[in-house]
Amino acid sequence: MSEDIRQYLQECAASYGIAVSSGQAEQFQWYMELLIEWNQKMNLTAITEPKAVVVKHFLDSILLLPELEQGDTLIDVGTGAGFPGVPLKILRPGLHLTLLDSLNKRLIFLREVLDRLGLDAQIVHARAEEGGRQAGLRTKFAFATARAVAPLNLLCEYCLPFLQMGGVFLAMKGPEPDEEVEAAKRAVSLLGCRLDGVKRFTLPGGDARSVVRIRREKPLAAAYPRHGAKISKSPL
Ligand SMILES: C[S@@+](CC[C@H](N)C(=O)[O-])C[C@H]1O[C@@H](n2cnc3c(N)ncnc32)[C@H](O)[C@@H]1O
Repeated sequence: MSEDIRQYLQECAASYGIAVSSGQAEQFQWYMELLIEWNQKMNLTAITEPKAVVVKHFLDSILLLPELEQGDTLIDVGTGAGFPGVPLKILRPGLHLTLLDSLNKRLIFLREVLDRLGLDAQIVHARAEEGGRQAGLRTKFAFATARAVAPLNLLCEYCLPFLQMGGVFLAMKGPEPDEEVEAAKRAVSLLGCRLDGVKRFTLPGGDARSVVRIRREKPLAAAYPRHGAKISKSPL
């Protein structure tokens, strides 16, 4: 077994006003063990030191928690090893969570994590821009999230098609999101949405983070999302 991170996690979360029960701390402990174990056979994360996993993966992910209610629908786009979707599901088990990634081997890892932690989520193996055209996913979600997937102007075309009317995209970004936000303004508008503010956080240890909120206020035009090559060659 790796280092016991349960108490450290509970203390870090408490300092941000987030309560983590002993059962939930146990789930995070299992998640970390699996992450470190599977990371030896596949590339899941460069962060493997237990306390760094707590801060840079778990705590970073759960800073979105105040946005979410039990029963909300959320799609985590480009979820990779499950961030931020799985930590949010641990603390809001009533979330209807969908985890989407284009890389199947990461989804096999996530299936194992969900089974071991006793959590239920839909797993979708697709590129985001393909998922955004599928009837069961297009404009079906109250929330979309993405961390470390693409620059915001491209990310908007990947993620905003999933939002229902009034739905919110929470884009997790670094300390200086302003340039990316500026460059994404046209995409936000063409995709029927509006910028709804930027929240800033500091993680224990001092790293700064931001969350860009974008909300759907108009229906999604049939033309979007375009094919992947077009999105990256000529961003909106
Ligand atoms: C750097 S990882 C970040 C993973 C996770 N969100 C995190 O913060 O740890 C980027 C992930 O996005 C996925 N990805 C990149 N572009 C994608 C796309 N167009 N559709 C679906 N997944 C994509 C990759 O397969 C990878 O798992």
